Amino acid sequence: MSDHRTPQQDGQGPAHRSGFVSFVGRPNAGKSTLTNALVGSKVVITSSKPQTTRTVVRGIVHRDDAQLILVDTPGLHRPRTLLGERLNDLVKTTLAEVDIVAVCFPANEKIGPGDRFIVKEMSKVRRTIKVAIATKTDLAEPDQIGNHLLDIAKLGVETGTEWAEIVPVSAKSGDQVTLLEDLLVGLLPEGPQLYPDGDLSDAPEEAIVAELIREAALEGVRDELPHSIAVVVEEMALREGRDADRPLLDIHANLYVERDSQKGIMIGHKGARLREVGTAARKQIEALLGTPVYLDLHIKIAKDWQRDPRQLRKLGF
Ligand SMILES: Nc1nc2c(ncn2[C@@H]2O[C@H](COP(=O)(O)OP(=O)(O)OP(=O)(O)O)[C@@H](O)[C@H]2O)c(=O)[nH]1
Repeated sequence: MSDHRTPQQDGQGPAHRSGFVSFVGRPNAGKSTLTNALVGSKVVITSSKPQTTRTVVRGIVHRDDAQLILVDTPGLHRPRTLLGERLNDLVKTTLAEVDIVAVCFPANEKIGPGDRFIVKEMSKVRRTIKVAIATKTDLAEPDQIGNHLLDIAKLGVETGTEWAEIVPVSAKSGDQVTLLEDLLVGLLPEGPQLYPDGDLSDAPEEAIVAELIREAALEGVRDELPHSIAVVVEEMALREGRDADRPLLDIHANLYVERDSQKGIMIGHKGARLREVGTAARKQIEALLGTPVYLDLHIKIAKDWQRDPRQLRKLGF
């Protein structure tokens, strides 16, 4: 681009804004669902199990006047395993690099020690603008929401955090999502478009596909399995020799669990569960990529992978 002047400098209206926003909050606070609601396409894994977001995936909101790049960080939490420590490092690095950190506080739950911990950690990152979001307002009564907003304001005072905005939203019903978008855009610095039109996420397609498979695998597993599942897409390519109007995408993926017993649960009786997971994942991938998919999914055991640095590297952490 040879002309770097913004529209405002041309005297034609408000300047273009662009920048990065990171949603933080305790596990299950609704960060991924909100990212999806803002971006309008399914690029971020969501699940009713806590702590399922392991990779930083960005969603991008394109507007004529702004580009809002959403960085979805893993749940900030006190480290327990090696994996936890890496997540926290990732979170802190991310927070210092973004323009806005938005903390999500579910309106249907009281503010607790977990939220306090997060806000305290966040207050150490001085430069970044802080926004508070009361999420899941569809699950709370108006009175409860009012008190929740007061508690958020109080937490700000206690921790020396200045909230640029405190916004109640429901990503499920869509209530106030557009308002939130406008407020976030208003807080961004002036800047040019950073990504091409139409980009939804800069996560490689393999990473998104791996997350969709992991999401399908987590569905219906009621115990502690979520922390023990990792998915690696080994190969993804269009099948050769097909007509251009009848493409088929071959995907070979491995789903790693930590123990034999977990492998059994994943496979299910006569392989029934694995087939269900494969079908569900395939439908999601087809919907996202718009191409018929052949998904070849294998379960493997990577013993205690969460505690082993070499395995963690291999699995992409
Ligand atoms: N009713 C309702 N449920 C919501 C809303 N937002 C999220 N949820 C649900 O809350 C659960 C957690 O949502 P996520 O978006 O995965 O939460 P997260 O903060 O990204 O979770 P982690 O990845 O564990 O940190 C899911 O079951 C969502 O469907 C909302 O606005 N209303």
